[in-house]
Amino acid sequence: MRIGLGYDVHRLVENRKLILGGVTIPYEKGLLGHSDADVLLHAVKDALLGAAGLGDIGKHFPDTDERYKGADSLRLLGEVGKMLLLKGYVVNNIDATIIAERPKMAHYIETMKENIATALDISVHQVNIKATTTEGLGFEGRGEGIAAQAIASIVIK
Ligand SMILES: Nc1ccn([C@@H]2O[C@H](COP(=O)(O)O)[C@@H](O)[C@H]2O)c(=O)n1
Ligand SMILES: C[C@@]1(CO)OP(=O)(O)OP(=O)(O)OC[C@H]1O
Repeated sequence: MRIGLGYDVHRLVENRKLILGGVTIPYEKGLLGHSDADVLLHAVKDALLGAAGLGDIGKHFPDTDERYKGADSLRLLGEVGKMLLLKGYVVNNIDATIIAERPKMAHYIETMKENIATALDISVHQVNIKATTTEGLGFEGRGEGIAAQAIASIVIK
């Protein structure tokens, strides 16, 4: 079994959609990025790429490449899943944490899990997503941005 870690942060700004785990969440601000800025999926992809020894998302989907402007992070997650399969790996499990003061994520967690499982062609039982605040502390606590952490384990097919 191999294990990988992922971590990402995006800034919250006005006039952007808030997309997390492929779910568009009603909120007064959204995350800024070259892609759709889905910070949760970025952390998940980095965890998977890390576990497989395949580098990180910036290596495979550079933010200088126009092809990834506004890119759908769920589609890119599917591509990462295919990269792992090509190397002979299958996903064992994924666990992730969204770090955000607001909005409340609880209502959207199940759909996020389903989206990730579908993109990777795995069972929803292999995916766990959590959310936490930082009790008002730091950039997440001030609502300046959202962070996500992920860990993934993979096994040889
Ligand atoms: N953006 C968030 C943050 C937290 N939750 C849920 O609330 C629980 C308590 O959060 P604390 O930071 O006070 O520990 C947490 O376990 C989550 O279930 C949430 O839905 N959205
Ligand atoms: C997937 C990419 C593609 O531009 O998304 P960004 O929105 O630029 O997000 P970031 O986490 O800064 O870097 C990863 C990029 O490769």
